Amino acid sequence: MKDILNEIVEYKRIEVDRMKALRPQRLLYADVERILDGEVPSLKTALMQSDTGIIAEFKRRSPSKGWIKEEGLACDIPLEYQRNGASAVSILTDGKFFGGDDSFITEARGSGVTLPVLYKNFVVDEYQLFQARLCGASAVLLIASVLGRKECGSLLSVAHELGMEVLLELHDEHELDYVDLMPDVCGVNNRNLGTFVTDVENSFRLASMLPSDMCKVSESGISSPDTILSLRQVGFNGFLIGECFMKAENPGRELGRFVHELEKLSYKSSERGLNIKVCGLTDLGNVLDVMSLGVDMLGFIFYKDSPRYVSPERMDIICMAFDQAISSDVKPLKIGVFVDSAVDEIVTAVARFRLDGVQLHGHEDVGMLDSLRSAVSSVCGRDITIIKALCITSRADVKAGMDYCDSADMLLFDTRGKAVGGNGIHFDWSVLEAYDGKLPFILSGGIGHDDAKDLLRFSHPRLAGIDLNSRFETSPGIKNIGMLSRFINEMRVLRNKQQ
Ligand SMILES: O=C(O)c1ccccc1NCC(=O)[C@H](O)[C@H](O)COP(=O)(O)O
Repeated sequence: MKDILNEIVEYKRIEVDRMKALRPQRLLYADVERILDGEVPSLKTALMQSDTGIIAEFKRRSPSKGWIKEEGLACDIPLEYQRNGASAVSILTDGKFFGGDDSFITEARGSGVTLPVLYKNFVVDEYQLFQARLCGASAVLLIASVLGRKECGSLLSVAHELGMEVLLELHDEHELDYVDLMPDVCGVNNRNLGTFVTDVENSFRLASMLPSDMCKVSESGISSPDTILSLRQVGFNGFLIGECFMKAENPGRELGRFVHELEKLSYKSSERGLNIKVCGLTDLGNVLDVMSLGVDMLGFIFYKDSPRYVSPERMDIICMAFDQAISSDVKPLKIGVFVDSAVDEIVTAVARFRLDGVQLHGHEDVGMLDSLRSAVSSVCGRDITIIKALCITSRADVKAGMDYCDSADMLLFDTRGKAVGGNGIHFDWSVLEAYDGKLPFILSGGIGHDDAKDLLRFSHPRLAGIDLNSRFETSPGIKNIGMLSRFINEMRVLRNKQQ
């Protein structure tokens, strides 16, 4: 079989010569010079700072798969990627083999894409770097196996002079000396470009051979959030995913679903440490202050009999400020708390307040949870995190949590008290030994500022987080920021000592 990469590169050189004949390099450069003052967003910064690290790719066809989405529009899909949680976008611009064009980047920018855009092509000549800069790319791909080391170094310098970053793609250990050229980002391609066979093991194999402080991207063949969690553990910051999204009917929506799964898994694996949920918020300023503490979940109570009830009008105001205030490194999930509410009512709230999850604090059964999940999916076109709260006095109450294993994403164990929730008293945490279900749980019920040491002594394989409410309040629904901040810091200090 003829090596497809060689065929592409041979053709690419001819194509570039043809383009140079049509538009000489000096004329192209004159156009580039006019825009050089404008900056493009950094791919490296986006990957190092973002939550997902996903570089979602716009790829209409490939030599191995043929057309994947011939009708896919560059003014539509990249923007949908941006809206659904991508950290950056990669756009295939090669025409003959991948059905792309430079104009796709221009169109994506025109549609409102402000994320970093990677110019994905087979760059063999600096002429292509000028083209990349002209159409609005932030970074270009350089593939070690098709460039001599010196040639690669000089293309890298030109890219930098043009204000673009370089993602240097490696495939095996023989190319490791290219890393000394100091690319901004180093990619490990899991796809053998000669045969097109993908194997993510390639990233795991090369991870430890790359400098630990290098921004690293695993490219191709990633199709599950589990793989991302494992790749993160060996030091990868970015994950380039194309086919898995492009083959879906709606690539943006598929990315949204993938990101949601990834967030849920991150909680399950406690990758972020012990997650903190602050529940019963009602006031806009107070919400913003709590967010600044870097907590993981914010709970809003939609149960009218609670002293922490938040009205829809108040919630609209909170949501508006929440969306504007949000920066990628502080992104708590918005959780709505409901007590025996009708499915329709909950779905309306999920859509109106763009809730990431719901906590069901009444007598909701498995059937109700299933109907809720499918109603949210058909109305909002996405999944939500469902937390089933259970009131605990005995081991038997804990065992009841097993019933929800296939319907909920998480459990919350709260104290059974006079009120439905927010009683401010502990239950005996030792009864949780009886819980051997697969769902992660949040420990709740009367947790206060003096509980830090006990909490860190308490361990359970499924403990994913803690819930803070009435014992951190100045009045019902208003949290004491100083008290919360001291407690969260104490937990972090104690935890670091423990590790
Ligand atoms: O807090 C409430 O007023 C409340 C009312 C009705 C249903 C749930 C409610 N709270 C939800 C929670 O998850 C609380 O944080 C949980 O009950 C623990 O509260 P606390 O005992 O005050 O720590």
